[in-house]
Amino acid sequence: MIKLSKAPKSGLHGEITVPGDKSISHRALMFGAIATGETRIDNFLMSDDVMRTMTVFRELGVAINQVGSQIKVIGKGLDSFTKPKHALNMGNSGTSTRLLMGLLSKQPFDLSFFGDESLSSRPLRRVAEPLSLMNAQFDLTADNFLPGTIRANNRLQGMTYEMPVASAQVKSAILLAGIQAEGETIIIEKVTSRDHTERMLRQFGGIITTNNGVITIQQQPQLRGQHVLVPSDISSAAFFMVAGLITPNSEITLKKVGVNPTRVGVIKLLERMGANIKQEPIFSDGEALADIVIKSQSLHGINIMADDIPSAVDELPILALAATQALGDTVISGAAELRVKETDRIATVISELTKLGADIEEKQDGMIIHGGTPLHVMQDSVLLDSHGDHRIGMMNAVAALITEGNVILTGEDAMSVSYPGFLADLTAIMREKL
Ligand SMILES: O=C(O)C1=C[C@@H](OP(=O)(O)O)[C@@H](O)[C@H](O)C1
Ligand SMILES: C=C(OP(=O)(O)O)C(=O)O
Repeated sequence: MIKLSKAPKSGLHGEITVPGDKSISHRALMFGAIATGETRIDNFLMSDDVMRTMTVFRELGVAINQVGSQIKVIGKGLDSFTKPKHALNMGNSGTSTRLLMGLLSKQPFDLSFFGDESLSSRPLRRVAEPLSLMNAQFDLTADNFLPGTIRANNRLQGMTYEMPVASAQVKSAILLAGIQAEGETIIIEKVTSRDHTERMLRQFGGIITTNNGVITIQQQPQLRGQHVLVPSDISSAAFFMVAGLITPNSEITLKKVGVNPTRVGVIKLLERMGANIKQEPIFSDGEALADIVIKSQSLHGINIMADDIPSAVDELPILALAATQALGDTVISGAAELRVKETDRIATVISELTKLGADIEEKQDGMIIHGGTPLHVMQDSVLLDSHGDHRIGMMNAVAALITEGNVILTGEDAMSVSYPGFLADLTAIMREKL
């Protein structure tokens, strides 16, 4: 439990370099492990979720070392993994689970895997079904949940698959199986989800074409180890963007943030709400990077629709908090995916923010946030619970900055899933300006 006080009247000030991108750190380990030779990864995210992926590869016999601030992976190719001694523990990480179900679907041994309570209630049919069409075999619970086994298999077959749900995890699982499959694998996406897998496959020497939502790959030549610079995670930076916007008298600079076009939904939505967000591009020969400067500003409500969701899916809790401070209503629709994240994020956002007097109506596929509500504590103090969900924990902490009264956070350890050190960074920008 931790007590957080309201931000000082002089606002939030400072420069923050948030940790490395979670999606890219997972993928850098995966490509490093299946390539041959050395992969060096800079600005790697050392968070609980990414450590799950790292531990899986160590259990599979891949050498992964930390040298200074750099991670070195010595890959020997997809055919050189050794049978792990233990069942694979995926912890809380949906990305590890779903991507590895594709990547490890053609190994000569069974692989058992399990997760924590939250992960064991998140749907896997969305990956098990398409991968089974490619001849992958899984034993999962009757409802397609963890725990389960990826069955030994020596043949995958390419296929054409139209994505029924916008999900980079599903797309990536199919791509990571497709690079090992006979024939062509074609994926058709209606709305583009984050494309880090496609970009990294290309960087490691793979061949992939993308054209108007149609992605085509074949069995790949041997991939080669690379140097990967992981950008700072825009999903983590989003908490400071909103903190800076809604806390009066603030100015925050966020350094070297990843601004891949499939991830910048949070910036676009905040701009639609009236925010003026300065982006200063930084040269990079990998993923796009920019410094982002945020000053406090007034916002207005907007309609957020299904097409807006994939590029901002993890940022919707913190955007909901921004919407409580905007003038007018914000309507979020087509966001039913929020119900199958680490928690049901429609339910947990509403349960926590309404404790502070926010006025939010629940919809099956989103919420209606009636804005312009000053947040306050109704009795002596209020307990905000992360429900074990890192993004809800960080949203709670940012809400405390603009709340009159005593706010106590519980379940704050969940933040280390994506952002160890979040509270220290937040506290650093709260120091009174001299
Ligand atoms: O591919 C990825 O790295 C991710 C994809 C998204 O999930 P979905 O694919 O379920 O939308 C996102 O919510 C998750 O945090 C990371
Ligand atoms: C949904 C998330 O991650 P994952 O699916 O990897 O658990 C997230 O980081 O918000």
